Amino acid sequence: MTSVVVARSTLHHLNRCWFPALITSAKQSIRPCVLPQYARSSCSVRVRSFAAHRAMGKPKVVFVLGPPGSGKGTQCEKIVQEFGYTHLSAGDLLREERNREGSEYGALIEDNIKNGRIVPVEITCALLENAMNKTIQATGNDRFLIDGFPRNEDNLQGWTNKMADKVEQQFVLFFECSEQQCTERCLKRGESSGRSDDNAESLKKRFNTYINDTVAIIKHYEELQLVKKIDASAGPDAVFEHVKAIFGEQK
Ligand SMILES: Nc1ncnc2c1ncn2[C@@H]1O[C@H](COP(=O)(O)OP(=O)(O)O)[C@@H](O)[C@H]1O
Ligand SMILES: Nc1ccn([C@@H]2O[C@H](COP(=O)(O)OP(=O)(O)O)[C@@H](O)[C@H]2O)c(=O)n1
Repeated sequence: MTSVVVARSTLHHLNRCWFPALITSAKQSIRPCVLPQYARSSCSVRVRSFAAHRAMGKPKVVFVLGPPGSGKGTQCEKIVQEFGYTHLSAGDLLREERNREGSEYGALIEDNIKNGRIVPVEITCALLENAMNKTIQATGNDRFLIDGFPRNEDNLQGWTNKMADKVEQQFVLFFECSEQQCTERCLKRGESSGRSDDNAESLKKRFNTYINDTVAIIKHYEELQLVKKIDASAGPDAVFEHVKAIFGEQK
């Protein structure tokens, strides 16, 4: 029964704060419209909410930011291996939702991705929160690398309003790398990634968004002295030596 209560409160939260359209029946099952594959559930599935988890301490969060192609995903995989965090890529969650058959947000997400714009936070934050809840419930792991988020003022506000009190913000990992180097990496990645935005035209737009929107978010966290900046211009292993030193300092 606890699981039903918890799930209902999660649904209530989603209903009230994010997606009124999510609640579709008296049985309160979640229509799988914004949830990533592993977060889709009905109220019969046990999903431990942050409230329930709080007794064990708040989940720890590291935001991972940097320009497109700076190596965020590559370094996150290494951190997972070495330090046991769970990696949640906002971009991956959005692409997964875009690809899900029947998603009512697929076209909107794709339009934003192709044009290097940032998807409304209601969608991204709901995907992140559900992925976090599901991970905690399934694995007990409550340390998260949130990669590619928050990327603009809308992301920051949405997270602050709905999530900031529920987590312990450890720090923000910022990978610094030149536009030229990042563009070369993304174009190379585009030869095999199948991504609709790893092309010269989309990359220009993605960089404009990074400069116009994301840099201000990094500055905001710098003012809070939360940013750990890393030169990401060297090879992946050399960059990871610096990353290791930062994570090694953590309790
Ligand atoms: N330090 C690095 N040096 C050279 N290439 C890298 C480095 N880190 C990642 N790459 C490559 O660059 C591309 C972008 O890396 P990725 O980790 O996906 O970046 P991001 O997540 O920031 O977009 C990938 O093809 C990856 O293999
Ligand atoms: N918080 C986020 C993260 C990504 N995205 C979208 O997803 C795209 C790809 O993001 P990503 O993090 O996977 O890739 P990179 O641009 O970092 O290489 C972005 O250009 C945005 O269109 C978003 O809208 N909001």
